[in-house]
Amino acid sequence: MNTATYFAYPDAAAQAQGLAQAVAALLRHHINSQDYAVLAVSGGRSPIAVFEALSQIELPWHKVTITLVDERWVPAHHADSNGALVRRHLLQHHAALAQWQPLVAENADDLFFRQPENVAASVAAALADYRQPDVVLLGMGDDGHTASLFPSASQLPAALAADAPALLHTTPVSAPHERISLSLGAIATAANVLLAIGGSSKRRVLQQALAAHSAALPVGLVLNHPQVSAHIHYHE
Ligand SMILES: O=C(O)[C@H](O)[C@@H](O)[C@H](O)[C@H](O)COP(=O)(O)O
Repeated sequence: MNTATYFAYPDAAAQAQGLAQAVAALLRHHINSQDYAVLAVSGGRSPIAVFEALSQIELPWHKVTITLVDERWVPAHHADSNGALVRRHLLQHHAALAQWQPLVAENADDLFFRQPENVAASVAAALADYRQPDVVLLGMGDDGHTASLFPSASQLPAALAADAPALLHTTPVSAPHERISLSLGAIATAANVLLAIGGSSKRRVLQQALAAHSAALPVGLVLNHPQVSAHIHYHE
């Protein structure tokens, strides 16, 4: 059963401010209770304003580890690298003191990414460094994917399985690049799951996904997961 709480904003700028304050409050809560906090963020286009707002909030950032919900399997300097997005927009200002944990080694050269069999080595290395996130900030695609849990990806059943590893390789059908993604179970284990979406077409997809309970719209499986009480931050 879906137990999400909804937060509505008039526009993307208000959503960014609201989300940044919400994430900061959760990080503070985890730092107060366990002396550290692990934040996993999504890539894509929509989180940029949130990252910039969050980076300017005062927190004991040195007690925060920032990692990714998912990463495109590309070199660190690639325009589509989620890590590059985080470095540019989030690991700035106050948040520059956070510890950054990429999912793909930043010193791997372009040649490494030309050999598809190396994706397994990247996943193994990311798993070796894995820390369970306390706060997960998700986005959603128009096809109902979240993280890199893409409908029709051949690895999707494995990523949804109860015994899935925390991180695994996925191959989107509807988007470029091989990916490394948190599994459904790893997302559901986080104490806090936040989803940011904007616009009426994404809202329709979200409603369908919540009703569908189907791997055709994976975001619905996250939001309907019995361990998840998501906070959905929506702007018009
Ligand atoms: O790396 C990725 O592609 C993501 O983490 C992905 O799950 C993203 O959150 C959605 O595709 C929404 O992306 P937009 O914010 O660009 O709409």
